[in-house]
Amino acid sequence: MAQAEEKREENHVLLVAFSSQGHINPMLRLGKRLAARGIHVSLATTEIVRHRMLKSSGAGPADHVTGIELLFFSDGLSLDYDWKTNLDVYMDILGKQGPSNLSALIKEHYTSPKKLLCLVTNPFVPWVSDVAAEYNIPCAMLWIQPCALYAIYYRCFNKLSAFPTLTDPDMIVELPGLPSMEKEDLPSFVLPNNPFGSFPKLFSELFQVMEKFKWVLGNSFYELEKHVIDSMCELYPIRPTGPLVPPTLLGQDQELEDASVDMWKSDETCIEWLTQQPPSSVIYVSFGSIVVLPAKQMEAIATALKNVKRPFLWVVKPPEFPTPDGAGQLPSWFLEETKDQGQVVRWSPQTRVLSHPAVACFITHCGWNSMLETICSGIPLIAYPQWTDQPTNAKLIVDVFKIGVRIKKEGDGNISSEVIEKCIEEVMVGPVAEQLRKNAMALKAEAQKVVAAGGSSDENIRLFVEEITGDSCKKDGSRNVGI
Ligand SMILES: O=c1ccn([C@@H]2O[C@H](COP(=O)(O)OP(=O)(O)O)[C@@H](O)[C@H]2O)c(=O)[nH]1
Ligand SMILES: O=C(O[C@@H]1O[C@H](CO)[C@@H](O)[C@H](O)[C@H]1O)c1ccc(O)c(O)c1
Repeated sequence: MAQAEEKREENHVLLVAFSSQGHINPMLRLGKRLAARGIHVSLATTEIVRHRMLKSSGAGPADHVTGIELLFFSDGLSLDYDWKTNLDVYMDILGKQGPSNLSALIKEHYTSPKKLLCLVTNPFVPWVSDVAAEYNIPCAMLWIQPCALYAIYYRCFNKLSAFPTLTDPDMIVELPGLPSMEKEDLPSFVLPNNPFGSFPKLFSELFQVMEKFKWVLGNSFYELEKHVIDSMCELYPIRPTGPLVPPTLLGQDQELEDASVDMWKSDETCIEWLTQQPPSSVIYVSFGSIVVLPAKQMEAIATALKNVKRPFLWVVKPPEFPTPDGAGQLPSWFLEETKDQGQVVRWSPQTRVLSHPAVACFITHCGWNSMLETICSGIPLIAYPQWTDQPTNAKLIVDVFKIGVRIKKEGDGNISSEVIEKCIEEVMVGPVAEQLRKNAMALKAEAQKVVAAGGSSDENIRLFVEEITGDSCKKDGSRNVGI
């Protein structure tokens, strides 16, 4: 047997991730923390990731990320398939083709699949637990959104609490461990008017068979979400092991190497530009890798940035599937009229940007990775959530973590530049800004503590490793540090 194969047999965990950067990177970082405790780790995802990584780096085949082996399987569709327009079809085909393709990959790469300690999956590919069962391997899930979302979906899809319906769309939702939530605060997938049917179906199936997952790990930390984490103890516990962000943001760069993939090439010139700006002066704006804002909303943000006359760095990622209505594009006047005020890039080295001393605040769509990176950088946020977990993440920012403000939409669903300008001023100057910054710095310090030796997340990883390697006498998945 070749040496690489021998290694795969011994103390090996296979992570399986959905193809989005925001899903793969927390998995890889969990992988690094497992590897630091002597586990051999590989990550399997779909072919589109290999393709995007190659495009972004222009380099040869991507088969390893700092010691973690990458393996790829087909989602059953061609690489140029427009998944964004056909999201439901995409999720359906992935759910049908993924299991047999992943199973074949496991057979091909592991001479004795049964010897794998565990498969770790994430919520968009829940069928991985069936592949694990086929080989009689235990399965864990890494929940990659806040624990609050885990609790909301669990209660919603097991019908344990009342949620809005077509006849009562405006009801207030009351759940243990969380503040009262209006429909604007709920994840879009639990609302009766949600247009993406595949996600409620996927989550409904997933949350009714949670026993397929022997462990649920979370990309969060106990001290950040203790009430809602405690509230799940009696139902199906979640063990927070995060924040799974680059070690540089946690003061751990000396002891831990980062593992992450870049699907888009970042424009490093913005770091040079940031260095020329005064401390805590720059407004950073980004809506992540998927959201494409309608032209009207791009116009409102552009107008607000120009009017506040403060330096800005705006990530405007060209839409993967452009539309003729100007969605996701800058208004034609913007670059010329703001050329001495700010920078626009197609993709930024975001974690370096957020931790740069020149950055004062972040206007964000509230993707959970962006939020954790901001928490670990200790700066306040301006929330402009769009879909999925983002509305709830915005609620957490404002009412639970108290590190930001939210841009409120008008009655017609649009935003006005005046409201954005007000939010910017609120987080930049005055007593509210001061309090938000203090709270943000306190959470940053807390985040560093939980991942350090003996911190709550570090301990949860230690317990998990003990349990998958059989070094523990108690294997019921219920132990959770902080509870
Ligand atoms: O210009 C950018 C914008 C985003 N990101 C990274 O992309 C991820 C976005 O994940 P998130 O969950 O915030 O949102 P998504 O893109 O999945 O909606 C985060 O890790 C960001 O640091 C980046 O590197 N450069
Ligand atoms: O990546 C997708 O969604 C993003 O995932 C983050 C972690 O779960 C989340 O916090 C963020 O708000 C989301 O935008 C994603 C969603 C749907 C889909 O079809 C994808 O291909 C990716």
